[in-house]
Amino acid sequence: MLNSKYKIILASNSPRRRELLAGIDVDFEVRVIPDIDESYPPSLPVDQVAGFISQKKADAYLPTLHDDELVITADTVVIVGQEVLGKPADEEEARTMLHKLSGKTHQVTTGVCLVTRHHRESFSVTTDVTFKTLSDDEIDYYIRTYRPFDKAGAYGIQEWIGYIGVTSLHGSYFNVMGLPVQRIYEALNKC
Ligand SMILES: Cc1cn([C@H]2C[C@H](O)[C@@H](COP(=O)(O)OP(=O)(O)OP(=O)(O)O)O2)c(=O)[nH]c1=O
Repeated sequence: MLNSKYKIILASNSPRRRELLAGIDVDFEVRVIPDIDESYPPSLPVDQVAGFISQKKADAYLPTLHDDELVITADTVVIVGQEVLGKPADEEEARTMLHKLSGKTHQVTTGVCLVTRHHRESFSVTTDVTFKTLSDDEIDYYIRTYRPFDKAGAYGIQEWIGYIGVTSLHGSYFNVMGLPVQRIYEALNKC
């Protein structure tokens, strides 16, 4: 359906991002993303963090890019108040993160970077997600069963905790899962 003059490359190790991009019926190839330093300046506004990291991921690819290639990178963070939550290091941190999200509305921002040798487009998309008050038992059960250490904010909306815990959502659901595919479709159509 989508015909780009570029060979599209998704630079991501995430199987979820692969599935999400496949959902817009575009031909693409997946390349592994090298380990990059995901740190960011402490003074950076919280809503710019995901965009900043997605650009770092894209920068890692630039030197190897051919003229006919377009690379897509992304980064997802959870923002609660003024705090940015990435992936939890262990059970303890996952528990702390889920307690912070319990009974509140938070933001999930995914930064996306589309890069060719001659052009760069980047944008961030934010979704508001509200959780009911989660009990200690629910939090412990979720962490024990689903091991959410590869997920920003220690949860996957597409997993049990999203089913039983999310009371409302404003914006793109797919953005929470890791890729704002509607916006990416629009951007690729213009390339
Ligand atoms: C909040 C939330 C995050 N996530 C995932 C999306 C991202 O894959 C992950 C955040 O980590 P990221 O660092 O954005 O990405 P990644 O390391 O998984 O993949 P990449 O190789 O592209 O850098 O959390 C969900 O799957 N569901 C959710 O509800």
